[in-house]
Amino acid sequence: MTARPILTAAEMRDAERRSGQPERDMVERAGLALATAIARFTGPLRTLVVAGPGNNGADGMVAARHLAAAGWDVAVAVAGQSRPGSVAAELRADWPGHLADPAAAAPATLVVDALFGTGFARPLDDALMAAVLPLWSAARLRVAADLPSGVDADTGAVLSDLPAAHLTIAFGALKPAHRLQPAAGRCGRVAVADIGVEVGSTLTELPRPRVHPPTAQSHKYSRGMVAVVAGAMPGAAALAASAAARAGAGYVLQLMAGGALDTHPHAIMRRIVSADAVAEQLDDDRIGAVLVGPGLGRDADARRRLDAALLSGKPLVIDGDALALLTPSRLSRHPGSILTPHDGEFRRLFGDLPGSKVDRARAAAARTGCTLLLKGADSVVADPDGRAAILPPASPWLATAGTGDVLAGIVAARRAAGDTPFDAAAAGAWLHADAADRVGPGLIADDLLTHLGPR
Ligand SMILES: NC(=O)C1=CN([C@@H]2O[C@H](COP(=O)(O)OP(=O)(O)OC[C@H]3O[C@@H](n4cnc5c(N)ncnc54)[C@H](OP(=O)(O)O)[C@@H]3O)[C@@H](O)[C@H]2O)[C@H](O)CC1
Ligand SMILES: [K+]
Repeated sequence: MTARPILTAAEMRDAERRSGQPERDMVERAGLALATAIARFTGPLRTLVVAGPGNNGADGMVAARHLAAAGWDVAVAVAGQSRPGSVAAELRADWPGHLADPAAAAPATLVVDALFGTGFARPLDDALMAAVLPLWSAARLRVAADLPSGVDADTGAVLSDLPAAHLTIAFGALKPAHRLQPAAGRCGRVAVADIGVEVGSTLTELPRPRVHPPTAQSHKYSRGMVAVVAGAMPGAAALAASAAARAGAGYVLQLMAGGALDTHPHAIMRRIVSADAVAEQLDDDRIGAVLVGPGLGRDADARRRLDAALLSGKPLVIDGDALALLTPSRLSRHPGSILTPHDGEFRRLFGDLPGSKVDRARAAAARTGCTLLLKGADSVVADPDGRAAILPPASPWLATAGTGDVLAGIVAARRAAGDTPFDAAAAGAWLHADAADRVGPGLIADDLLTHLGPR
């Protein structure tokens, strides 16, 4: 499946400029797409369009015109002065009815938020906030033109806290805020409307990965062998090992520091080995990926196990405790590895980097030469070559112990099967979220294991 591009505000403006279309034509298309989507989503409702001074407001004015022409009861409120001669100013002048001040506008069942889009630059001032907040709160349905007002298009930060939209119609392409939290949580359902602008980007949405079922020629090693280097906490490593097996690895070897060997599932090969013996166990050409971190611990013994994994020369997936024991300069000696930190682990390793979550993941990938899977409700995958992808909103029920271990196991299975680091991390994140959707509310990490098969 092709991945949908995600464009920053500047990239979108560039794409619009390069399209060579008159601004008015694009605004007309956007407004028509907005009105069409609203009509499909809601049916006729008493509607208030709140239009800002720029092109986002212009889109709203066009949508108001179409809805009114279709017989809807539409009122329009306008905020700010449109630049004389601009498309927005023309459309305001052409509106046959009254243009209310938002502070004086009557609440309606449906509010169309066409205040600000990609040009939103700073928090709403107190007077505008006081005027629109009651309108947003009173509406039963809120539809946002391009972006919900108050969110930063590029970082996904919420600068002005208005009630979330139920539906957002993104014009031309997704923007980072449609996928990055907390803004993504303010968008409701997101649909992308074509406005005749060709778009492309090194940043995309994470697409559904291809899952290759085994063929008649497959055998356990050809499907990929994963070695999990475990330590003090065998439970976490067992979850990761089970996930690797369920995600398609033909052979999973769990190297343990202690604990019970005879536990489920029996399909996983478990060996208790001293730290000194790990290197020898990993000296096996059949091993396609080594996962180190889940349940490793952080003591001297853990460090020696980690050293053996790093020196194995095998494709690496580095998670959990292993990330706590490493530094960026040490990681940069193992380029091509996949790192799977959550925000806290990331910050400990790389500090408070500026920019969006995508910018931070890209910077860490460039610094280390590794692929980053920066986890969270809006997981980001970034490659040292600059490519990046954001996972569509995942189940909030994933915020529970052990789910990270499962994710690391899936990624390791995909890497052992021959995926590139970027593809393995992307596929892992997607399949993990998909499994969570299938489990539903109340999931625990173990539940994911039985929902990892392709559908
Ligand atoms: N660019 C195109 O050709 C098309 C864009 N589309 C739509 O347009 C918006 C982007 O339009 P743009 O005019 O660039 O920006 P906005 O309408 O989002 O907002 C800019 C105006 O809003 C003022 N502003 C920004 N933040 C605030 C604030 N907190 N309080 C008050 N006013 C604010 C800003 O004023 P400045 O003083 O900062 O200049 C501008 O006046 C895009 O999202 C699409 O919806 C069309 O869809 C297609 C063509
Ligand atoms: K908007």
